[in-house]
Amino acid sequence: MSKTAMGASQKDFESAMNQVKLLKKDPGNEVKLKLYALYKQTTEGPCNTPRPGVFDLINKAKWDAWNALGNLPKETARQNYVDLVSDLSSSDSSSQVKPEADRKQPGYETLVVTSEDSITKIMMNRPAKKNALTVQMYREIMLALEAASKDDSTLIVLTGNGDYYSSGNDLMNFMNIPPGEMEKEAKNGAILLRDFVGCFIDFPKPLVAVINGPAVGISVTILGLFDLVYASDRATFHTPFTHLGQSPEGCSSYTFPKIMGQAKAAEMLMFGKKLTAREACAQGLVTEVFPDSTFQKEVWTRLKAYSKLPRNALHISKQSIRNLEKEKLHAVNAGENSVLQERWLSDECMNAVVSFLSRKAKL
Ligand SMILES: CCCCC/C=C/CC(=O)SCCNC(=O)CCNC(=O)[C@H](O)C(C)(C)COP(=O)(O)OP(=O)(O)OC[C@H]1O[C@@H](n2cnc3c(N)ncnc32)[C@H](O)[C@@H]1OP(=O)(O)O
Repeated sequence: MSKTAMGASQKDFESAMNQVKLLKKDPGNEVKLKLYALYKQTTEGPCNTPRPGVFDLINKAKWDAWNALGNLPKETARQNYVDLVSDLSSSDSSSQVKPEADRKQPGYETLVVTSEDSITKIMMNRPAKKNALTVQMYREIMLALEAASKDDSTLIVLTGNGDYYSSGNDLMNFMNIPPGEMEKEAKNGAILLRDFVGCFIDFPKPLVAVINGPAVGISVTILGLFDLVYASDRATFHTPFTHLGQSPEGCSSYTFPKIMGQAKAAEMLMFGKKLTAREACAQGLVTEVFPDSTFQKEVWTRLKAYSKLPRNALHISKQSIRNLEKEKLHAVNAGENSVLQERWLSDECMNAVVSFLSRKAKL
């Protein structure tokens, strides 16, 4: 339906042509072709020139767009041109760069979620607790991923605020459970973990981990489900499950041996060997390591360039790679969680948690 009730005048058309030149955001080739076609239809009427040759790709695309308008009346083409420019101008002004505080998406208490340059950044935000993952945080990350899967972003980044990426599961999640409720809570924990890891398995867009500092436990194990892992040279990677009386999760019992080979995976997952960023990179868990002093600058420059790649092609490639393994990964996730559910009820696990919380020992 026309937005200019009286029909667009020649003056409206001319002012729309000027407005196009002022757009700050490139509207993309598809829209530019549409504008071209409507302009030609308005000023010259239906396309009646010969189709350019096969190798004249640009002029052929323009001709096709114009020709597709058939016998659309000049007045309607003019109206459509004015309406299209008006839509572009309003989305252009709403996409002007805003300060981070204004871009922050509301509704999250444990995260800061922002979108800019076609990148949605999910930042874990409990720096005083080394970004340990509470039940609320698991749920908010799932909500943020769900929203990001539907927004117009090309890439999604998970990172941490402060000196840590994340210290893994918040060990307080295991505390204050009345004795009779232990089994029920372990079952609920396993369901939450299954859903949390399931979100990463099913996520349809490229996922990038920006590892700003040390990473522990589940924040490490799910890295096998990311597409890119960039780490500061200050980061370390530690999965101390055995020390905690627990067992691997995040599909790491499958992804780690596949990524780094059986021997290296066993050293990490069974014996709790802590890797430096460079070691993790040599073993294939990390894509690239950057000096901490230039980490943010270098990583974000790289990601901004990647975010300009053709969005649909990128998403289709991600999905093609993941679809080959989705079923297997969900089965691994279910298996790991049922083992963990039992582990959480064990004395070994309880003693390790109490020991940490009473500060008798730190890992
Ligand atoms: C729904 C259930 C799903 C379960 C999924 C299972 C996942 C498995 C895992 O993730 S296992 C990994 C669990 N994580 C840990 O074992 C790490 C424990 N933390 C530490 O060892 C240390 O805190 C440290 C090495 C991360 C950092 O040591 P540092 O001395 O530098 O700092 P502090 O210890 O003083 O930490 C600052 C405050 O943060 C609290 N904290 C840090 N990590 C955790 C954590 N994982 N859980 C709970 N609390 C944590 C710490 O207690 C300090 O708090 P305080 O200032 O109030 O004392």
